[in-house]
Amino acid sequence: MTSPSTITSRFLSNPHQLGVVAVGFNGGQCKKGVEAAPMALIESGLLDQLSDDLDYEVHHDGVVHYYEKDIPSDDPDFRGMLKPRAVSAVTEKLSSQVHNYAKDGKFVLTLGGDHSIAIGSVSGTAKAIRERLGREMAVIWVDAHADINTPESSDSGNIHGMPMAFLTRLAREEQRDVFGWMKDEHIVNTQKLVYIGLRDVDRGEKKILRDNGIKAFSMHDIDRHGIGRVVEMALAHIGNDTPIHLSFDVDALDPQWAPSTGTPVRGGLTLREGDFICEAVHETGNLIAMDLVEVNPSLEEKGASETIRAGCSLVRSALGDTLL
Ligand SMILES: NC(=[NH2+])NCCC[C@H](N)C(=O)O
Ligand SMILES: [Mn+2]
Ligand SMILES: [Mn+2]
Repeated sequence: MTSPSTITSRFLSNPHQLGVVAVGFNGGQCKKGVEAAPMALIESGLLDQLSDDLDYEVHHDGVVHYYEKDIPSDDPDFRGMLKPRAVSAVTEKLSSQVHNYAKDGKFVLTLGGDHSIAIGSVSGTAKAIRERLGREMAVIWVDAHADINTPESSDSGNIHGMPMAFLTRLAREEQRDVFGWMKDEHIVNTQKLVYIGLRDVDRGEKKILRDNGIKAFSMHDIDRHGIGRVVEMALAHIGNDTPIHLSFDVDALDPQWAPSTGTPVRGGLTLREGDFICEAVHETGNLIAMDLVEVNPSLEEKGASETIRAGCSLVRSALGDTLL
C-alpha cells in the first residue's frame, strides 16, 4: 500500500511538484531495447502511482523523447568513444529540459534510457541548484559499475561507462559537439560524489577513484556493515545540508531482481536493499532529483515485468512511499 510522505525537501520550492522527463535513448551502449524502458515504466502505471498514491502533481509533456532530430547522422568514433555526437546532442538537450523543471524548484525524475543520459540530468540539476541556491549538490550513484571511465581508460568505448568522468571534468573535451557544451555550472565536485553497490569496476576506474579520493561503498562494504550502516556513512560523507541527486542504475540490483538490463553483474543488492537506499535518501529531506536507468525490457524477456516492477518500486521509495 502506498501513502503520501510527510517529508518535504528543504531544497525544493514546490515539494509535491514533480517534473518527469522520459528519455528513450540507447546510444551510450550497444544493445537495443533500453530505449523502450520509459514507455514500459509509464504503461505499468508509475506516474499514476506517483500522483494518485503519493500526491504528486506530475508535470510531464506526455511523450517519450527519442531526440531523432537532434541526433546527427554522421557520427564517427572520436577518442575511442562510440556515437559521441549523438550522446552529446541528446544530453545537451536533456540538460536543459531537466534544468527547466529544476529551476522552478520542482523535483525532477528522469526515466532512461542508458546511463549516459545522466550527463544531461545531473548537469541540469547541478546548474539549477547553483543558480537557485548558490550551492554545489551531491550525487549518490547506485550502480554495479562506477561509470567513471575517461575515453582513454575505457575498454568498450561505450559512453554509458563514462558519464561521471565528464560530469566531474576528469574527462574533458573542447569540441562543442562532443560535450564541449558543458560549462563550470554543470560540473559535480568529486568530493560530493558517493557510490553504493559497486562490484564491477574496471582497472582504470579503480585508479581514478583512488587518485581522486572518491567515496565508494562496494558490495563488500555492504556485506561487512549492512546496508543501514553503509547508507548512514554515505550520507555522513555528503553532510546534512546538501541537495542530493540520486542516479540509480537498475543493475545495482542483483539479476535475480532485475534480470532485464544490459550489463548484469551477479552479487548485487536485493530489491529490499535498493528500496532501503531510496527510502533513506528520501528521509534526509535533501533529495531533489532521481534518475532510473538501464532497464531493458527486451533482454531476458521473462524477467522484464519483474525488472519494471523493481524500477517502479525504487522510484516510489525515493519519492516517499513508506511501508507503514
Ligand atoms: N551504465 C552501465 N551499465 N555501465 C556499464 C559500464 C561497463 C564498463 N565499465 C564500460 O565502461 O564499458
Ligand atoms: Mn551499471
Ligand atoms: Mn550505470
